[in-house]
Amino acid sequence: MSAALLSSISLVPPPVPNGEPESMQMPIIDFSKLQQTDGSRLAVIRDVETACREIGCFQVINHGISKSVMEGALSAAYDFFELPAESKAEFMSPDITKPVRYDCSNEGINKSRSYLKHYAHPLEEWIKFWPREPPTYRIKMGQYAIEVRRVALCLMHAILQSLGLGQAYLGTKLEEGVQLLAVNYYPQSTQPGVALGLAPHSDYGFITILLPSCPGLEVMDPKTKVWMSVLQPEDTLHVHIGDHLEALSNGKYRTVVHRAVLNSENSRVSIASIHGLAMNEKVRSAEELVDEQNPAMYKESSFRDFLDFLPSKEIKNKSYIDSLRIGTAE
Ligand SMILES: O=C(O)CCC(=O)C(=O)O
Ligand SMILES: [Fe+2]
Repeated sequence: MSAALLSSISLVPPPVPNGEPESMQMPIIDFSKLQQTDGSRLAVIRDVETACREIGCFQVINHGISKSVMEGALSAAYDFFELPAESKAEFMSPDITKPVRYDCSNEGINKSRSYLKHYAHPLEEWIKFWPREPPTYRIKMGQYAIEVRRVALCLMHAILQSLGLGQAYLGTKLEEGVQLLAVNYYPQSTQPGVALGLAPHSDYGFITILLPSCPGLEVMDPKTKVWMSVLQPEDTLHVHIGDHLEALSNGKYRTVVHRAVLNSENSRVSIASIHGLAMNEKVRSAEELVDEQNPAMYKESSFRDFLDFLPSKEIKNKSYIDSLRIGTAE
């Protein structure tokens, strides 16, 4: 991360001695080894378990998504946000259940973020609602959506195995699950002091796979509570754990608190692909991870429950995962 960007970062708790937020190298998971049936897969499953338990994030190499597909999706995202305001306005709506939603209001956690959110699976059901402009948006984003979902499914099966539940634990429920793309745009930071793009939050689903155009993601170290800027080598995908995986794992794996800061050298786009169970499918702590010493710590909930929770979030002044914790006041 450049010195110019660092000097413009606000709200970064305890600076490390040289005054810069620490950069964090994520655990690396070699996706190609998850396709093998020998001991290499088991070794990677152990790495997944350690990464999920200790930090809640990892990065994936050898995932098989080509550079051109990743670059195509990022350029389609840039081109959408470059459109005149009137073209984007047709997707603005206060209704959070809309299949496609654009927001540039910078309200709530969206400090300087504009976003386009849309569902992506099953693609044939949703793509007809996606923007027609820029003309290549549907094809480029659609290609990426299919490929990143393939990676996500394989990772979610690996994560279930790493929890000792077995990779087939949820049967066909993962395949039937929701895929939501959050396509984000952050302006270049021009004014010192205005540096937060997206305020701290966690994502609702099982996992999020993030593809950014340049640095800006920060995750909170769960042990020290210090913000760490995420280093993401070229061609890797960043993965983090969401609220519903914390609930399913009965707290063995914890949802990742993260935020985005503005980049001083470039405007930035990122594509967050969020994967969870189907809209009305309840997630609960796995019985296999619950016993007398480890009672169930989370109420059951679905994606629909999350959408219902969102409008009241500011009033309740608590996060979704906090609202699921058993024993915490409503
Ligand atoms: O842009 C980023 O780095 C983070 C995006 C994010 O957290 C989200 O879309 O939920
Ligand atoms: Fe997020």
